[in-house]
This record gives sequence, C-alpha cells and structure tokens, in this order.
Amino acid sequence: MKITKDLYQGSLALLTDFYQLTMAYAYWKSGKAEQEAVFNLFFRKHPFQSGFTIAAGLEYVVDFCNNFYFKDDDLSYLGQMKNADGSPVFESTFLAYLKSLNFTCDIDAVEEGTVVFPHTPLISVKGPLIQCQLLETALLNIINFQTLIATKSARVVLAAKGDSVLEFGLRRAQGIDGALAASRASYIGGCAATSNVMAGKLFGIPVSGTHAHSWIMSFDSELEAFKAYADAFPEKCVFLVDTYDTVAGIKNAIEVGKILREKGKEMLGVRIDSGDLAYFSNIAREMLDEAGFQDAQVVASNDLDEHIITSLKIQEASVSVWGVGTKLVTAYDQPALGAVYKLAAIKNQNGVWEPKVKVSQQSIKTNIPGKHQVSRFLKNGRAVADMIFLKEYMEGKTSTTIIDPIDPTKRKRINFEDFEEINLLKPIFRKGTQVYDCLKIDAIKQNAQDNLMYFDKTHKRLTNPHVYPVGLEESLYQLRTALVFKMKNYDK
Ligand SMILES: Nc1ncnc2c1ncn2[C@@H]1O[C@H](COP(=O)(O)OP(=O)(O)OP(=O)(O)O)[C@@H](O)[C@H]1O
Ligand SMILES: O=P(O)(O)OC[C@H]1O[C@H](OP(=O)(O)OP(=O)(O)O)[C@H](O)[C@@H]1O
Ligand SMILES: O=C(O)c1cccnc1
Repeated sequence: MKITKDLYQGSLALLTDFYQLTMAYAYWKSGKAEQEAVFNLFFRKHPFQSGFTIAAGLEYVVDFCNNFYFKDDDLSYLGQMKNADGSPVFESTFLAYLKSLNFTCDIDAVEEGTVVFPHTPLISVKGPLIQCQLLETALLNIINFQTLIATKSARVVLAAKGDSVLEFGLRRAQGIDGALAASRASYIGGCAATSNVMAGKLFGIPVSGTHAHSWIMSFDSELEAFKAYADAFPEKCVFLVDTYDTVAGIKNAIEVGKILREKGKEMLGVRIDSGDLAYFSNIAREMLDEAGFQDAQVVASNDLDEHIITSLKIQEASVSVWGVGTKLVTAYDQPALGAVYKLAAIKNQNGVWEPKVKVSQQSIKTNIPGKHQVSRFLKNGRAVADMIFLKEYMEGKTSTTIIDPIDPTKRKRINFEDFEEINLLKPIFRKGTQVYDCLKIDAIKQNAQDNLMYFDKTHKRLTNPHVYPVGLEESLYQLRTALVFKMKNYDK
C-alpha cells in the first residue's frame, strides 16, 4: 500500500524538525548542500531490557523517500516565515532549490522482521548532505516506534508460548497514526490479529474481536444477551463471561453453546476480563471440558503484558488466547526506542571519503565512523556474532577479531570459513530509485519468526537475557580509536 497516499495524501517533507530546514538552508548557503555524506541509523540499547530487537518500519521509510518532495503549499508556508526583523527566514532562491530537489540517495537497510542489536545500522543513507539531513527526523520517527512495538509484541508472543495473541490497543494507543503503526508492528512481532479494522484494511492484517460488557448490559439478563449474540453470529461466539458473576457467566455460555451445537454450530470460547485470571480460567476450562466443550478457547484480557502472561503460565492458567492492548501498543514500560541518526562519513573537496566521529563523554555515545556493512555469522543454524565492518578493510582477510564497541576487553576471533555469513544490509535505493521490493506483511512476520529461531533461548529470555556479541571488525575499531584520539588531540 502507499502509506503517504492512503493516509496522508502526498509528500511528508515537512514532517521534520525545524532545525533540519535551517541546517538545509545553511548547507545550501555555504555551498555544502550537494556534498556527499553517509548517515547511519542505529540504537544503543535494546528496549525493555530485552536481549533482542525486531526491526520494523522500512516500508514506511521507502514510501516516505519515494514521496520526498516539497509541494507548492509547503514552500508557501516556509516562504511566509519571518525573522524577528521581518526578513524572510528562507530566501526565495532557496525555496526554488527545494522545489527542484529530487531524492537521489542510496539507502541500505535491514529487512523488516530482522533481529537487530545495538550499534548496528538499521538504515544507512548515502547522498547529498542536504537530503541526508532532511530525512533524519522522519526516519527516526518511523523506525523508532515500529521497531519498539514489534519488539514488545515479540516479547508478549514469546511469553504466550505458542498461544494466539490478539492486539486490542486502538482505544488507548497514542493517537490515530500511533494506533495504526502499532497494529502493523504488533502483527510483525507475532500477534495473530488486531481489533483495529482500519489497520486490517490498510495493511492486510487479520481482524478479530469478541464483544463488550455493554452488549450484556443492554439486555435484561446475560443469558438473553448471549442468546441474541449467538443468533447474530453463530460462527463467532466468544462470550464475555465476567459482567456480573464469572462462574454464572460460564454456565450461561455453556447453555448457549449447547443451543448452538443443536443447530450444528460451535461456540468458539469465553473471554474473562477481570478478577484472578488464573483462578477463573481454570474454573472455565474445567466447566467447559465437563460440559463437552473441550475445543472452546479461554480468552483472557485485562492489562496484560509479557510479565503477567509469564506469571499466569507459571500459575498454570488455562488461557489459550491472550487479548493485549494498552501495554503493547503504548510500549508501556518503555515508551520510546532511542535510535539515533549520525553522520559517519563525508566526501571532502578532493573527492576522498573522510570517516567522522562525534566524541562523547559517554563512550556509548561515540559513534562508529564510515559506511558500514554488517555480517551475521551462523554456525549450525545458530547466530554466534554480528560484525560491523568497512568493506575496504576486508580484502584478502580470512579471519579477524571483533571488538565490543563499549568494552574493548570483550573480543571474539572469527575464522570466516568456520561460519555461514549473512549480510544484513540490503540495497533499498540506488541514486534515488527503489531497487528493493518491500516484503508483504505476512513475509515480514515470518521473517521475524525465522530470525528469532537463529538465536539461542538465553538471548530471548525476558529478564536478564544473555548478551549477544556484536563487535567492530578490528580495523574499524582501530580507525575509530585513532579518530577519537585525533579529535581529542591526544596525539599532540
Ligand atoms: N493470577 C494472576 N496473577 C497475576 N496477575 C494477574 C492475575 N490475575 C489477574 N492479573 C492481573 O492483575 C491486574 C488486575 O488488575 P485490576 O485490579 O484492574 O483488575 P480487576 O479489578 O480484576 O478488573 P477491572 O478493574 O478491570 O474490572 C491485571 O493486570 C491482570 O491482568
Ligand atoms: O486491558 P488492555 O490490555 O488494554 O486490553 C483491552 C481492554 O479494553 C477493553 O476494556 P475496556 O475499554 O472496556 O475497559 P475496562 O475493561 O478496563 O473497564 C477490554 O475489555 C480489555 O480489558
Ligand atoms: O474484541 C475484543 O474483545 C476487544 C477489542 C478491543 C478491546 N477490548 C476487547
């Protein structure tokens, strides 16, 4: 689908921080606008203290880039902006330049659904400085949120250990776009369906749902309400049993289930939305089994997340479908992923690429210079390490050492012939032309499941996971160290 067309009717070039436009103007003014640069988008820490992260949002990025242009009304809006002295913020010749700006960047990115780790680029953009800069905010907005929610969803789905998870978040999500993007990302992370009908239509995600307490309350009795629902939807009966008294509700559901069965239809299950979910789900299971409804599902909802689901599993709750809303779509325990977008190299006046670092007091914030490649090494189908490297340093090498970017005492020797090597960054745009077919939503979801299979369960543990090794190839590590020393004038 065309996200910009279906959702936003056209280009989103103004979906940016104002400082990107002031920098763009200043780049143009100082003759640097067309200077070639490389920017990398990466995060420094997994969200939710997770041991893994699921990349998501690339289709939005592709669509954003394909529709990256300034519309006439965008330019008029910028044109009427005034400085304090009444002069225009942007000269008209600059606005004419923006009008003629065509997207011409090269973009490499990891595919949606890929398991990713701190420091490795999810997206690498190479192109004129002004264009790279103007993409920053939107790319971060898109990737940070969808990657965050896909990861949360994968964690919830892991906790559910093979049971279906339904995403029920629309009513409490962060606005309209937040809800839609969250439904998409939740599906990528492994949810079976969404309650969000528009997300179903836009993204091709299965839609599902039960009914609310209001349905029951609108009748004189719960039994009457169940019967009426069964008349309307004989194929789709999941009865919400906790409006008045959960045990009585289960009895009523069984009674209506029997009526349905006489008509050749099967009740799908019951939903419990309050109280002790372990206690009531076990009662529901027993009562349903005893009445001959062994195939009826017990659906649970009510402020669930991966931790409550894990606890309910330990308590041997008889829940087989989990409805999860607020805590999933708002990423309740960590509302933002901290991915950043950093300049990593620039072509100087002589046409030579110069790697760049920003030196920080916190070593975790010192970026990794250069136009990166990322390899994942597998042994017997299991991922053992990811390596960030510069292609130009690899010629003729048969082995190397990868070094942790934060703690250089953590190292791993890699003999290339011992491993299967996967290159994670795929070409997405070349000179502004899309060269990659975005994966269909079901292929992305499958990619996430397949990717997770590469990783040992110790990395997927929900609390205190084992840290997966990601390192800089030794010559890149040396380059970065040398640049840091140079910028800090240690060698003077
Ligand atoms: N056996 C259990 N073990 C751990 N957590 C549970 C268990 N049963 C329910 N929960 C969780 O405890 C919390 C109970 O929240 P709350 O007090 O709001 O529920 P409630 O009063 O039963 O229902 P509500 O107020 O929504 O009608 C929910 O997050 C729920 O998922
Ligand atoms: O709890 P969540 O994970 O967000 O899942 C969605 C919740 O939305 C509905 O509740 P409703 O809006 O009727 O509110 P209430 O049940 O909290 O009163 C539903 O019954 C779930 O409890
Ligand atoms: O279909 C449901 O049961 C549902 C949908 C949204 C929120 N809560 C429940």
